[in-house]
Amino acid sequence: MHVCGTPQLDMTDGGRDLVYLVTGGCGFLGEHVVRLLLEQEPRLRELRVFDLHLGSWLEALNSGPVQVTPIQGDVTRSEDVVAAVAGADVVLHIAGLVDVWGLVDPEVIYRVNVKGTQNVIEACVQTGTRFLVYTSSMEAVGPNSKGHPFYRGNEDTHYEVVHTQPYPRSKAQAERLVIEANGRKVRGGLPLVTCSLRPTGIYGEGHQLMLDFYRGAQRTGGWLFRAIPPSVEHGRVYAGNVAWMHVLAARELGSRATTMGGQVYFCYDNSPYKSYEDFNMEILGPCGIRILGTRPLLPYFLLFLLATLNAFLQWLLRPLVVYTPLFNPYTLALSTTTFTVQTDKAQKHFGYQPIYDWEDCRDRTVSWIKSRKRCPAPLPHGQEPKVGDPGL
Ligand SMILES: NC(=O)C1=CN([C@@H]2O[C@H](COP(=O)(O)OP(=O)(O)OC[C@H]3O[C@@H](n4cnc5c(N)ncnc54)[C@H](O)[C@@H]3O)[C@@H](O)[C@H]2O)C=CC1
Ligand SMILES: C[C@@H](CO)CCC[C@@H](C)[C@H]1CC[C@H]2[C@@H]3[C@H](O)CC4=CC(=O)CC[C@]4(C)[C@H]3CC[C@]12C
Repeated sequence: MHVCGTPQLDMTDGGRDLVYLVTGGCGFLGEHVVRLLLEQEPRLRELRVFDLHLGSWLEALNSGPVQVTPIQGDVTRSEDVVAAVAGADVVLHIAGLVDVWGLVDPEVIYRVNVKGTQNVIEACVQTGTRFLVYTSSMEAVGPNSKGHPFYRGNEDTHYEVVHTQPYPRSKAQAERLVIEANGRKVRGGLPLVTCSLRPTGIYGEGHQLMLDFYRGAQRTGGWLFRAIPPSVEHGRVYAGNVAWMHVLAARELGSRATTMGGQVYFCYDNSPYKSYEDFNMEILGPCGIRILGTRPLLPYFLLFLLATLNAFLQWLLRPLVVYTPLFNPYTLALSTTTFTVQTDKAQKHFGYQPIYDWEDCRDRTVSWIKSRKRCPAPLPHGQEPKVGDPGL
């Protein structure tokens, strides 16, 4: 049940029908944004869904009043991006490579996440599109490579950002490009207005990793084995609320340009503060999974040795096979370093309130997990099924 009704629309532009472009619209978060825009943005005339891999589920979306235009393209190719952006009023740039498992070459992560974002910015300037919402990440901030906790911090919390890994570094670089582009003159002489949204760990329908945890536990008799201290808080946010923050930010960016332009906003909702594993159990418990141990079953140094061994094996096997275990030194550090946010900046700046309450977020995710039919062995971590099977 939505917590609030359909919010008041800003009609300052005389209700002109709008063209939106969503890059990465066929991904986990992207699909939530696409579906929510069709449900919650009545000024839409055309919704362009740009992605390297188009999902077949898009075809069913053209039955309503909005023209849904699938565009197969690559954000690293500027010509693809310019063609997709031209004529759009708003761009939601969600496309990105999410890899902390060493699946993708660091150069490719940089090309997609940083150069791809630069291409989107330049396309806005070149074609005259004035409003850009970027999907950044908590990772743009931390946890830093020194393992400093970020305990219920906000956008103004001083925190030493130190990145050694390709993915978080790329998100920080891309976010900086977006923020610095705010105010640039676009074709026609008006200023570009940008903002950056920073989700913490997103969960919800279509979250492949949560499904992998579920299937992995099924293979061990319905048990997960605790590895993370329960005291380590890890920020989580429901995909539907992250999508709503994107929809609202895109809607308000025009009438609140002075307030929102060049700003960053953490994505948040009422999902409980828990360790990564205990939060997952809020979802997997109702699916029949149990966790063994009230404390980690192995001492941290053994986990670190295992993670280091995995990293060594990945390096050794790389010429022959792509070995991407869940546990590596970085994911171990990530999951055992507190990183949670407590903020209301998005609420103060553009009236954001979560539209799904915690029970709804949990129940929707549980229903989705239960609805997934068994599937052969999971994909290497970081690889998503691209069959066009809708995640939702
Ligand atoms: N999953 C999470 O917990 C979080 C994700 N994010 C950010 O949210 C965004 C979406 O992430 P997810 O939905 O989880 O990932 P995803 O992998 O499910 O979706 C990313 C989409 O971008 C597309 N894409 C990748 N490279 C492309 C390229 N070169 N050209 C065009 N499209 C391309 C993919 O095909 C995919 O559909 C990313 O920018 C990610 O950094 C931020 C915080 C947390
Ligand atoms: C101890 C393991 C078995 O229970 C659990 C291992 C969990 C890890 C795979 C995850 C812990 C933290 C996650 C990351 C975090 O939510 C921040 C992220 C932000 C993003 O922008 C993309 C995803 C991610 C890097 C996320 C990935 C999975 C974890 C490392």
